[in-house]
Amino acid sequence: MTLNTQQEAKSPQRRRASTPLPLSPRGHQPGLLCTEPSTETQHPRLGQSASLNPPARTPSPAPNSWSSESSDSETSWEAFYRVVLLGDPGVGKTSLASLFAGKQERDLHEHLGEDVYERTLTVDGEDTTLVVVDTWEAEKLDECWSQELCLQVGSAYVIVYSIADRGSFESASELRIQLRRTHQADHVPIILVGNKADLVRCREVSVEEGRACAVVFDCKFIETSATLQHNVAELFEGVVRQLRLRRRESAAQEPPAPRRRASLGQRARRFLERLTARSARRRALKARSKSCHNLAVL
Ligand SMILES: Nc1nc2c(ncn2[C@@H]2O[C@H](COP(=O)(O)OP(=O)(O)OP(=O)(O)O)[C@@H](O)[C@H]2O)c(=O)[nH]1
Repeated sequence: MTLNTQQEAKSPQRRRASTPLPLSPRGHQPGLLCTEPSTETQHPRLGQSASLNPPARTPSPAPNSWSSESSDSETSWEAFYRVVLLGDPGVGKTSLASLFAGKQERDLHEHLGEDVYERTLTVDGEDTTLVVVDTWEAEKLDECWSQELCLQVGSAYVIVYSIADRGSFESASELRIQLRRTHQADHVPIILVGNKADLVRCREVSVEEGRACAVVFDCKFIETSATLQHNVAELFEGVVRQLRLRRRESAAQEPPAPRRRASLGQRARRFLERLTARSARRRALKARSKSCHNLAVL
C-alpha cells in the first residue's frame, strides 16, 4: 500500500517537542488530550483509501465515543491520542513518523528538531486524530520530555526495531518490559514494529522471532519498510483500530458486583474453572500467536 504523501497547504501540524500538549482536564484516559477544536480542513488520509477518496473539505466532528467530553458539551473539545515511538537510534522512528505526517523522505534532511506530529486519519469511516511523539532519543529530550515521561504519557506505543539489527530487537524487548512496569493496570495498545523489511539480505531477525516476541509480550506485530512505504499506513491505521477496540472494551466492562458469599454451585463452578484454566491459557496463547499480526482485532 502506498501512502498519500501529497504536500498541501493544509499539511499536518507539527509541534515542537518542547511544547507538550495539554492533558485532558478530566484525565480519564492516559494520553488522551484535549485541544480547542481545529478550524483546519481534514488532512489527507493514510493509505490507499486516501487516493481513492479525496479529503473532505470540512472537518468532521470528533466522534463522541472518542471524546472525553459529552456530545452536548457547549465547548466541543476534540479528542487526541498520543502515540509514542520507542526504539534504538537509527531503527527508522523518524522516517515512520515523517511518513505518518505526509512528509517525503528527502525532507528528512531538513530535520528541525520538531518531533511531534499531528494528523487526523479516517479509518473505517471515522476520524481520529493521532499525535505521534518521536522524542525518545536522548538528544531530542529536553526539560519537558524525559524518557520517563515518554513511557507514561502514551495512549499507545509503537516499539520499533530494525530487522537488520538484532541488538535493536533485544532493546525492543527491554522497552516492552519497562512499559509493562509503567502501565500495569491500563491496557494500552503496544505495537512491535520490525522496520527496514526491505533489507532482505541483511536480515538478522526473522518474522517468526518478531511474532513470537509479540505473543510473549502481549502486543501486536507488524513489519514495515519506511523506505518502500510498505505497511506504514497499515501500522498507523492499526494503532487507531487498537485504540478503538480497547476503548470500547473498557466502556463495555461492567462495574464489579459486590462480593457475597458464593453458593455451593458457584464454588463448584469456580473449582471446575480452575481445573480448566491451564488449558484455557494454552488456548489463549495459541490464539494470540495466530492473531498478533492482525491489528484489527484485540
Ligand atoms: N533500508 C531502509 N532504511 C531505512 C528505513 N527506515 C529508515 N531507514 C534509514 O535509517 C536511517 C535512520 O532512520 P531514522 O528514521 O532517522 O531513525 P531513528 O530511529 O529516528 O533514529 P535517530 O535518527 O537516531 O533518531 C536513515 O538513514 C533512514 O533513511 C527502512 O525501512 N529501510
